[in-house]
Amino acid sequence: MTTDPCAVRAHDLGKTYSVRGVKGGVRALDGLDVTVDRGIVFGLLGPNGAGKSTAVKILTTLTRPDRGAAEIEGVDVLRRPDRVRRLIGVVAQRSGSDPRATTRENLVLQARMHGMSGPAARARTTELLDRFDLSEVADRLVRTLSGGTQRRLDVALGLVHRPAVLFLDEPTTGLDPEARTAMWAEIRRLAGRDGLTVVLTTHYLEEADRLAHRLAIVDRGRVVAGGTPDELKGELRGDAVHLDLPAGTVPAEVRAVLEALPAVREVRVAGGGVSARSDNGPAAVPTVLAALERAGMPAAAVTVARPSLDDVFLRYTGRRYTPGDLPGTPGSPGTPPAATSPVPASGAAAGEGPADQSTPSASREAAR
Ligand SMILES: Nc1ncnc2c1ncn2[C@@H]1O[C@H](COP(=O)(O)OP(=O)(O)OP(=O)(O)O)[C@@H](O)[C@H]1O
Repeated sequence: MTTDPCAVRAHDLGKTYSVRGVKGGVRALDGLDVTVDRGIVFGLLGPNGAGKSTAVKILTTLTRPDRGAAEIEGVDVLRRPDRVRRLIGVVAQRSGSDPRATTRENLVLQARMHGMSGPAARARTTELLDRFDLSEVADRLVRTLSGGTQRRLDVALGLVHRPAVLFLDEPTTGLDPEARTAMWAEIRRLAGRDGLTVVLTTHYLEEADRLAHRLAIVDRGRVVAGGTPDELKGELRGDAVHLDLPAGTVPAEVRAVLEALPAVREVRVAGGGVSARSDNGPAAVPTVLAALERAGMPAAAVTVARPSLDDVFLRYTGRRYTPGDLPGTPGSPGTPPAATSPVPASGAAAGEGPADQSTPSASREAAR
């Protein structure tokens, strides 16, 4: 695509899954473009079904697009998947470690699967146990470890072969707040001290805001906005004013009242309430509330906030992040039948699994 390779480049990726009973299939990607510079944490942020996992599956050689092109460190993902696999580490949504093996056995086996000799595998294991603060649990079975410690091991497994780019798919889903904060610090260190490029997919607005140097907001298979979190939020002038409405109030009627007020602009119906922007949110609130009282539609609650990524999402998609967009929420729009599976349900070329797939317990002996 260009002569100056960056860490990751995807151009015009398109992919439609064939799904029985769905005419024309399910379009997962619709012209996705992404460029990731080296040595940063890059966030792919979007709700369930936005297409993040499909993009990552293509970039990590797990599946092929219908159209478009992709490169990792200048290497063509479609033509040279074997070379790409040596350049990348993948930490999938589901842990790739063997719960019935010890921490050390998992790491040694992973290193052996990457072709390291016994002594080299053991040396790399010692290095990673130390680097990820896993030495104390080196000889414990993985299934006895806490969720946060297991996740640290997953990251260590993804780094055994010293990749240039690490893909982390929803790395903190299911972790408690303390473990999540620790994982954030770890990810920052990877890109900072270790100079790795980290591509992170996340549903969490706060995670993307706090962790990613740059972001691509993905919706319906394409990038709708990109930049640093501050750039994206900076595009939104002023404060967000959000009104919760009592049952029975028609949001469209509230919107009409607000649209007549010079104190607010960009009025939208979203998330069961009505949102608007204002150059001075606190000053606009009394005017807004009084106008609604006069119209016989008092608000149930009002919130004024500095711009957040939630507002950025709203601006570019016309929707708020709702519970239906959060991980694990049943019935969220477009939730894929097998979206969390690290193994593609369709479209993957045979034998193209990534080099760091789960550790088969049958071959555990090799780790010893
Ligand atoms: N194997 C598959 N077969 C059929 N449809 C699929 C498959 N995988 C994903 N899809 C569909 O493709 C669209 C994009 O899904 P994808 O998993 O890439 O999104 P996502 O943003 O990663 O969401 P999530 O965070 O829930 O994994 C969704 O509509 C989903 O239903």
